[in-house]
Amino acid sequence: MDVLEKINKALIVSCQALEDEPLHGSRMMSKMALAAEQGGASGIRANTVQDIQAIKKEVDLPIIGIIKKDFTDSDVFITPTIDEVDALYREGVDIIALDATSQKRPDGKSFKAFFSEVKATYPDQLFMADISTLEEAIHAEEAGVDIVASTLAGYTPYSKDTVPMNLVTELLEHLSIPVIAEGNFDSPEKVKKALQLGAHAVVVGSAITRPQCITEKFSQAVLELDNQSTEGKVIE
Ligand SMILES: CC(=O)N[C@H](C=O)[C@@H](O)[C@H](O)[C@H](O)COP(=O)(O)O
Repeated sequence: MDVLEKINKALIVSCQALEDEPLHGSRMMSKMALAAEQGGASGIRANTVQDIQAIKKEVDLPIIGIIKKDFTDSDVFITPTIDEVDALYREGVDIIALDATSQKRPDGKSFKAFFSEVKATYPDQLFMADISTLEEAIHAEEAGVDIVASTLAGYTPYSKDTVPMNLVTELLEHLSIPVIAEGNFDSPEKVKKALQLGAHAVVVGSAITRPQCITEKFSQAVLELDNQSTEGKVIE
């Protein structure tokens, strides 16, 4: 079975914790991946070669690999240059995801020019374009990517108000390559809906693997209750 078949109509769990997050560390991410596998995930999305190596020791699932890197002169941060693509290729990940937004890239190239170099260097590798708008998705498909994902909807200055589910609906209408729903698909209902719409797979991250975000939802509910009772009180 090829990789696209393995993740067809499936849940992929993103196991990522940056340096400033409480669960940062490859061992922790590998255990998150193991928990995801035990819970029924069909794939893992992971950041950095170290995390990917640790995850591969724990699970036997297709991996979407990324390397996040910040540049002072560019907001493109997911697998931004060919150096990160090369590191992921050498690691042998099933799919390499990269930023395909129209924001200024660190190398100053357009996504089309960047990707044409990438594709020529690694012709057999599967590539997934993380985009924030329909236009970027269409350009990515034209550039020759294999998969498009709604990962960056809401994260570029010009997509702030985009609802990821609505973007996925649009992508499915206009593209002929597989569309992966990713970015704020934070409930089982949203996952089901995206798959029913026709998404090839859904990537869920924070709602499963970032306990600080999960806790925040619960503590927010407690705060709302506190506010309601304060509002109801008669202050003498
Ligand atoms: C914007 C950005 O940096 N997204 C990252 C992309 O790799 C991850 O931090 C997200 O967790 C992932 O996309 C899954 O999304 P969510 O965590 O909303 O389920």
